[in-house]
Amino acid sequence: MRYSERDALIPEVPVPSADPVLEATHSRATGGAPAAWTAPLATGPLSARLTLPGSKSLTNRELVLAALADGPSTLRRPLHSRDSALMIEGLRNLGVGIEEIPGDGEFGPDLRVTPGELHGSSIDGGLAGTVMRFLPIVAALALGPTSVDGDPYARKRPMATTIEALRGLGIEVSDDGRGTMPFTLHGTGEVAGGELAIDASASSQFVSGLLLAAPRFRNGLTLRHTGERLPSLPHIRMTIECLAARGVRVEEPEPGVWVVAPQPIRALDVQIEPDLSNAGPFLAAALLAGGTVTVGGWPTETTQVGDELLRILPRLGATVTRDGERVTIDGGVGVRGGAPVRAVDLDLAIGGELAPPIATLLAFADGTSRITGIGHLRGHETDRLAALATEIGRLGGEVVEFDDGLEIRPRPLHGGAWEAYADHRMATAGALAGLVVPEVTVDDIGCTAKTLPEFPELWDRLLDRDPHATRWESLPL
Ligand SMILES: O=C(O)C1=C[C@@H](OP(=O)(O)O)[C@@H](O)[C@H](O)C1
Ligand SMILES: C=C(OP(=O)(O)O)C(=O)O
Repeated sequence: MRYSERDALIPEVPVPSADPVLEATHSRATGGAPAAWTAPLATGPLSARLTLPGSKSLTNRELVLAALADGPSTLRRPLHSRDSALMIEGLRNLGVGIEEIPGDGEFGPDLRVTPGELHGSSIDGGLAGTVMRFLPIVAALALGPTSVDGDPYARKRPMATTIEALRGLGIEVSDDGRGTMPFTLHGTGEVAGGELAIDASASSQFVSGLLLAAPRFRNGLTLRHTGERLPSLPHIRMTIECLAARGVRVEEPEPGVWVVAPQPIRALDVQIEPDLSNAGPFLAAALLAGGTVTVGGWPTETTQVGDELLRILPRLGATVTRDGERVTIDGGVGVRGGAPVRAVDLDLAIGGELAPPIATLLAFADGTSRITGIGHLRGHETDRLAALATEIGRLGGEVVEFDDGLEIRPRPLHGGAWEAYADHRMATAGALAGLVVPEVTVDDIGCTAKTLPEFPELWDRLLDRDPHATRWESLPL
């Protein structure tokens, strides 16, 4: 692993390669008993500089597009995590060549992807929405049956729209009619495409999965979303931009309709941006513990919804400054220094994946807050509305669930066991609470390997205090 001069003071963390990550995290995700992790308490204001590994959403889109492209592609500074490892494994099973090549990233090698003739196989979706919703559409282009399954909880995540979309495209699917994994699709080696109507109100990933493969359908695709709401619009924009970078234009004649003509997907040498959604708990930490957190490599233009943190966190009381690709969040003196987080009403429909750290922050606010537009989080890695209400409640907080959101009523919090439900964002939310509440233990910090295997090391790095920062007494909350 290399560090640039800028980061020379930051200690090294071990870099896992893709396959060991898959192996190391599989037992945890499938029932192995992980040891509880005691969240480190901040003993004073933070003064941290960090860089973060590649974006899950960009890495897994670029892997799929590279697999369907007209020649070999290179992914530079990709994410190496369980979700990307599952995507790689699934694509390899279908006949795609993927090899690690040396790169200049801090967090692991680059990837060279060589398209191959696609054949039916098996897909392990793990708990990864992108794998579960993107790869079956790729497998529809393959010849032969492909079985699709995942972790125990992933069998509860909504898949009916993918299954019905496959049928709508003329692909036979064997399933048990519950609209979830497992199922088997029977690829015939080509997809005719044409017109298709789907209800993507449970996840934007249904739209993205279809658009990514649509240029390879014989007649392209005219896709219409028929549901009342469509979450995570920036993720659909990301899909459209990734396609555009490979020469594929997606027409949008009206909201909720996308038209893709049949055409080649160009091979590309692409650099993956750092994962800005994974920056969430690190940036939020500045508001709780006080002090500053600087994240390097923040893109000046991006489709990642994590960029919204730079507009959301100031509403909660943070100051944001930018210096080129460095973003600094100043949280002032933090909650124990007497400056609580400001209560807000937030519609997070565009970026539900940001909700866990924000809801946790708001448990320390100066009044009641509401987060709305996030009903679809019940179909995420776990029912995140229930999980946040339960776990914040377990520490003495009060969170009321309603259909599409949460009302967070701050109360004095105490230590306790925080359950992650195998959900990386629940695990990091527990770490965040434990930054200022003594003795919070997270049952399964290892599940952060889903998108950020380095989380525990990076969290320690966050707490590596600047020796010149003023030490202050910790006050009871
Ligand atoms: O396409 C993607 O990469 C994602 C889309 C979103 O899914 P939903 O629309 O299901 O929320 C997001 O929450 C998820 O983390 C990643
Ligand atoms: C919802 C998420 O993931 P997935 O890609 O598995 O849907 C997430 O990372 O917050």
